[in-house]
Amino acid sequence: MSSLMLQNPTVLLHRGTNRCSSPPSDQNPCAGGDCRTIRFHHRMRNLSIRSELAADTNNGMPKQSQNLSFPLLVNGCTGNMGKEVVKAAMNIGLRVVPVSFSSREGPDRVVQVDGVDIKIHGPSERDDVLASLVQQHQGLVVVDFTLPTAVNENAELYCKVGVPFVMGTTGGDRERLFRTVHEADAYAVISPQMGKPLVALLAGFEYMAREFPGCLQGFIPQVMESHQTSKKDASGTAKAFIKYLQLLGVKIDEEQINQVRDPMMQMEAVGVPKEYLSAHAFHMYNLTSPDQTVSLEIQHNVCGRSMYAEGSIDAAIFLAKKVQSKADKKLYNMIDVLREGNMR
Ligand SMILES: NC(=O)C1=CN([C@@H]2O[C@H](COP(=O)(O)OP(=O)(O)OC[C@H]3O[C@@H](n4cnc5c(N)ncnc54)[C@H](O)[C@@H]3O)[C@@H](O)[C@H]2O)C=CC1
Ligand SMILES: O=C(O)C1=N[C@H](C(=O)O)C[C@H](O)C1
Repeated sequence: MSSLMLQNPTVLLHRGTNRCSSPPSDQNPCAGGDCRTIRFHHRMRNLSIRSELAADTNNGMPKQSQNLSFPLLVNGCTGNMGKEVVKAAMNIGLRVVPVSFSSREGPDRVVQVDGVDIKIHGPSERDDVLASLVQQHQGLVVVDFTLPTAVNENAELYCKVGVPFVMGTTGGDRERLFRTVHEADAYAVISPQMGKPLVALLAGFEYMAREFPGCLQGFIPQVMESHQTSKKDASGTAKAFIKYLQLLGVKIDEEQINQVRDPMMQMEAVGVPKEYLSAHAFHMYNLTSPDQTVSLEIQHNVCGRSMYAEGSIDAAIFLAKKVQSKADKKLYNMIDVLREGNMR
């Protein structure tokens, strides 16, 4: 068990200071100088979240009994999304448990996010540490942004210790993932895409597929996605779109996704701005009618990661509310989160 936990088991982090000492980022555009605008922005967001949560009727439960200031643990704080989610959580005053996990062993590992130390535990400590945190922090929710190789084991761990979780990580064995959650009857939000505009676009395709199955019968598909070279798997978002395209009658499978990972090609052929080579997600779906007289093109291009981090926090808030209200339905996707008006 971690020394941090033994010495200070209830330490939780708030980012409520008046001074911004952090460098500029997607989340924090103030350049360490005049922070009034960003502080105002953070405060307004904080207030709007709190009032939104307070306004919830929660199936007739008294509003005061909804302690929605739940603790959040972000898994994968060694990675890019993990850090981004911690920043987004602290920006709105959510309590972040300063612990995260890793696939590698190593004593006394710490990562810093916005000046906050987060203790990293390896696989041998993971189960005990998480079980103990679940006991210490009532209402704990985990957000997972790790790697495709970790998806299934992590979900199994969250189910074993009984902690609700948001799974933003793509890949792994998705059937096994859903089976794990279903069999454990666990609370979870699982989605390869956390960004509000894209969740809405996916919802549009879900609608099309439900209402007009087969309407793109025979259309010839081309799917291209470009991500930073460190991305290990094919786009989970593209895979989700492909499921809808299949229902619309398009003959396509995931193997046909053209993954662009070469930075030169990303800049020259895809049009990715140089400064976003290390953090972008560009997608293009091209569908041509069998006689080649009609073509449809859907494109979504995202630079940076803040959109996903914001959406993950929305998902965590949504899930905390579901747990508190003891909702019968337990497994959700981001369309559920959007549908209930839970995305800011
Ligand atoms: N759902 C969504 O909207 C989005 C999903 N993603 C997905 O999230 C995942 C992470 O993305 P990035 O942060 O960009 O990758 P990254 O490579 O920057 O970070 C992943 C981190 O997870 C760590 N890790 C590996 N195994 C672990 C384990 N068992 N426990 C804890 N940590 C472990 C790695 O050491 C690494 O530091 C990817 O699958 C990516 O596709 C990324 C952005 C948005
Ligand atoms: O790894 C990423 O960066 C992203 N992963 C998700 C995916 O695979 O669809 C979402 C977005 O494309 C960014």
